[in-house]
Amino acid sequence: MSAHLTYCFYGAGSAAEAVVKGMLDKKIALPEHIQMINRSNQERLQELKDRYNVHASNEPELTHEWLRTADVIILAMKPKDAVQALQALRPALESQTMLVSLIAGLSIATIQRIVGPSSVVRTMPNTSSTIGLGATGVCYSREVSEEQYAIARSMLGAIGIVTEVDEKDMDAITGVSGSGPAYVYYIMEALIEAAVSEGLTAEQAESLVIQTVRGAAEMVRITGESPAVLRRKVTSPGGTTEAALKVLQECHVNEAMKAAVAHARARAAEMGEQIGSEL
Ligand SMILES: NC(=O)C1=CN([C@@H]2O[C@H](COP(=O)(O)OP(=O)(O)OC[C@H]3O[C@@H](n4cnc5c(N)ncnc54)[C@H](O)[C@@H]3O)[C@@H](O)[C@H]2O)C=CC1
Ligand SMILES: O=C(O)[C@@H]1CCC=N1
Repeated sequence: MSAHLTYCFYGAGSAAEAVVKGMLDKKIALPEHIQMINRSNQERLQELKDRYNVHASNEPELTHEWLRTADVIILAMKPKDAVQALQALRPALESQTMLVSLIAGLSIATIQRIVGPSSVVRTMPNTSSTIGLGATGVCYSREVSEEQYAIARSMLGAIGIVTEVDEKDMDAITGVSGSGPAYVYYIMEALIEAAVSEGLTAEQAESLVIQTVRGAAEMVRITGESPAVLRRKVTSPGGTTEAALKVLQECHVNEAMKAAVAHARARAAEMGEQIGSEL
């Protein structure tokens, strides 16, 4: 259904690459139907061409043409660059084009204040989209047609699971699953460090920790049991896990996680407000 469409990635960093890789792996688009634009880094453009066989450029005449003719434009620049990029996009934007924004904090209303009434899909994917295991939150502007909705669903569905939310919840999604992979990596780093300080080699520590995290996530998914139930099954009364969890509780890890997510959510809102205040 969407195989013939052209997707123009406006911004060619890690978020754009994660989505492109996921889409190509699932054959949602052919490489020749994917265009990637960045501001100035030629080396990066060449890397993307070599890696995925997609079109990639920052040459103004060509990229203007891409933005004018694409069926879907994916906004994938940093929030601080969004106003300038959207202002540059405005004259090229055709009424039937759908905008899919990956930008943290940026509201549909702010996008439309700059480019006018248009079909906008506001999403928050994460970098696990690279391997088709993304967790994406999404909401839609009222201009999005049924056909565009189906295109967005197929594109986002190709990179992982998709959760539709009210726009007011997008900043929370950003704090939970958008930034979430970094929290898991942070815990993995800490566990690897702990293993090494207990005398294991770095290689031993890494492979044990990777498999432990992978196995724990798969256990939740495959058994359908909650993390709390599975945690209790690991925790023999008076045993080692109990001793360790007591320390985590004393260190208020639970509260720290809540505060971390709340700060990420607040930062997303703040970045959105900053963009709005530039207008
Ligand atoms: N990195 C992540 O895990 C995730 C990032 N996001 C969002 O994706 C967006 C991009 O993030 P990253 O990929 O991490 O950033 P990045 O810094 O890796 O990439 C940004 C890209 O935008 C390009 N760019 C900036 N201004 C431009 C302009 N005027 N014209 C053309 N290209 C322009 C840059 O050249 C670069 O290719 C952010 O808004 C972020 O909130 C969303 C979900 C996950
Ligand atoms: O750190 C950030 O701002 C972006 C949004 C979610 C993940 N990375």
